[in-house]
Amino acid sequence: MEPILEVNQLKKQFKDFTLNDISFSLEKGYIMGFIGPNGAGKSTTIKLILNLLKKDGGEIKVFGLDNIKNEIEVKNRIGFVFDENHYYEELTIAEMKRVIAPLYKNWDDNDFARYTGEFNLPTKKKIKDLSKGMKMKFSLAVALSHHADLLLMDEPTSGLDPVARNEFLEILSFLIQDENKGIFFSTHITSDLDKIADFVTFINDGNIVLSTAKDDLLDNYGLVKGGTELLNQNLRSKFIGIKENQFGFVGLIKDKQQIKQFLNHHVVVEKPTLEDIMLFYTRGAQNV
Ligand SMILES: Nc1ncnc2c1ncn2[C@@H]1O[C@H](COP(=O)(O)OP(=O)(O)OP(=O)(O)O)[C@@H](O)[C@H]1O
Repeated sequence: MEPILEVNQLKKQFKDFTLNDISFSLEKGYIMGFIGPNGAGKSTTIKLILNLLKKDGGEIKVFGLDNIKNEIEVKNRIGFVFDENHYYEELTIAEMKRVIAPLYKNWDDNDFARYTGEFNLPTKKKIKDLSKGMKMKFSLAVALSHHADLLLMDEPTSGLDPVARNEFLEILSFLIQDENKGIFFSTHITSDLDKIADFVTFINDGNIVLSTAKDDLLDNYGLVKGGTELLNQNLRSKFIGIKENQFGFVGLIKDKQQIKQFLNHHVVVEKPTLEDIMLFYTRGAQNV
């Protein structure tokens, strides 16, 4: 399948932070969640894809096109949704639409009317009077009305209550039924990914820790529980992270079959959640 987004050896250096030659790719028809703790480099990566920041190295291709050499075409086909509001607060939805529409080659007024209807958006209300959930849906309606092939979203669910978040995620799952589109969104809420992501890319401190199919991740990794007397140096070295207390240990391992081979009857191996995986990786060898 053709990648809709390819990031290769991307580098950005700030005074106190380096985005360290990161690489990942997303194919058409899938949703990729971009997850990592605060300050990991998620927004920086998204800004680089949109050419809002100047990269220091590497390559970004969107729809097979270089994101800088083909910036206009690429941006016409990307719909972006940010957690902050980038609209004029004093305008109504309908007025703001009239400002935005001419900026896009493929703008479709009928689609905009359809999406604002489906999302129950009050088109006569000023942007400043919309709830956060409504603002997100408005951003999404704009992205969809110019027939974006790639939706790029920076923490779209962060300020939403559970009901609005669920509704937003359901809209995304519905949209991805169009197999020519791709969705890439950052979040630090792992339950968003549990619900809808096909792929997970995990960034920590400017480095990609993993980028893989969510189901492979959950099937292969294991949360191992056992007595601390088992924890010799050899066993410790196999874990991504270990948490110990007076009752025993819990450790995250990348390949659960490996541990089953030689400790099968002495430990319990459970399926980790994405949150477990993120926590163990973030805290590394320290107690989690
Ligand atoms: N323009 C800038 N100049 C200097 N440092 C910056 C700039 N933008 C971001 N940074 C730094 O880069 C690091 C990564 O920031 P970034 O916003 O990409 O993280 P994030 O993963 O999106 O975090 P969050 O989940 O908190 O939004 C942080 O240490 C931040 O302070």
